[in-house]
Amino acid sequence: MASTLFKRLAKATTVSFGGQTKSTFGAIAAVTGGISYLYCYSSPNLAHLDEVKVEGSPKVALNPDKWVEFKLQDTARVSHNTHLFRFSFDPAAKLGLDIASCIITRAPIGQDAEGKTKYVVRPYTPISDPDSKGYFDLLIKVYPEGKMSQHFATLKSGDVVEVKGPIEKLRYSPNMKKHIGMIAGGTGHYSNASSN
Ligand SMILES: Cc1cc2nc3c(=O)[nH]c(=O)nc-3n(C[C@H](O)[C@H](O)[C@H](O)COP(=O)(O)OP(=O)(O)OC[C@H]3O[C@@H](n4cnc5c(N)ncnc54)[C@H](O)[C@@H]3O)c2cc1C
Repeated sequence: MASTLFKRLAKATTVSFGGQTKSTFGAIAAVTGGISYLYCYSSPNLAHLDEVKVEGSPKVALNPDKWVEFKLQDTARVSHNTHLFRFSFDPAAKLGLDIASCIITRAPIGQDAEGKTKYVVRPYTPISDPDSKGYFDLLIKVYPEGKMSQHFATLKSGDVVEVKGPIEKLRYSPNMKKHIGMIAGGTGHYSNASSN
């Protein structure tokens, strides 16, 4: 059940996802540089998926103000250091991520001097179609000593990741510009791919 975007961007690399063979774009796997490192501390404002609110239509899973837990449904190895992660949520809801936006994820990495949970926070750009219902896909390069990507690498089906968003970078509306030129490098490949 690959998303439209997943199919559209499909290239040579064949991966096994959910027991079925699927294609994905391994070329986008090269992700480096220009990355802001964000850390924050434990927060009570954690939302759970069964609390997804319907505020008008369509129903969305993301909440820009609260950390929402998303369950890992499946993973697929795309290259020696890049993995595809599919997270699931209410099948009647969309993720709620617009074109040219990203999400932030967080994972606990111990405690600070006051005993509060310390988190590593990193942004990611889902590669699934924004209109997909019930799931989103992340393509993540795993760094040998990468705090968050190593955390992703240890996840198993059924584990949860806390996500907040969308983090809007540009509010795009159809035909807002006559011509659009895109130049991408490093992490920019993800945003570029999802905007195509
Ligand atoms: C808008 C945006 C969207 C993004 N989307 C994606 C995406 O879709 N997919 C994706 O894969 N990435 C994406 N990124 C990059 C992502 O946010 C992270 O920066 C990336 O996953 C690395 O984070 P990390 O915590 O694993 O690595 P970090 O812990 O931040 O480490 C970064 C680098 O430093 C090295 N390093 C860390 N600690 C040490 C040490 N003690 N000694 C030597 N070297 C060390 C690591 O090996 C790695 O090479 C995006 C970034 C942005 C800004």
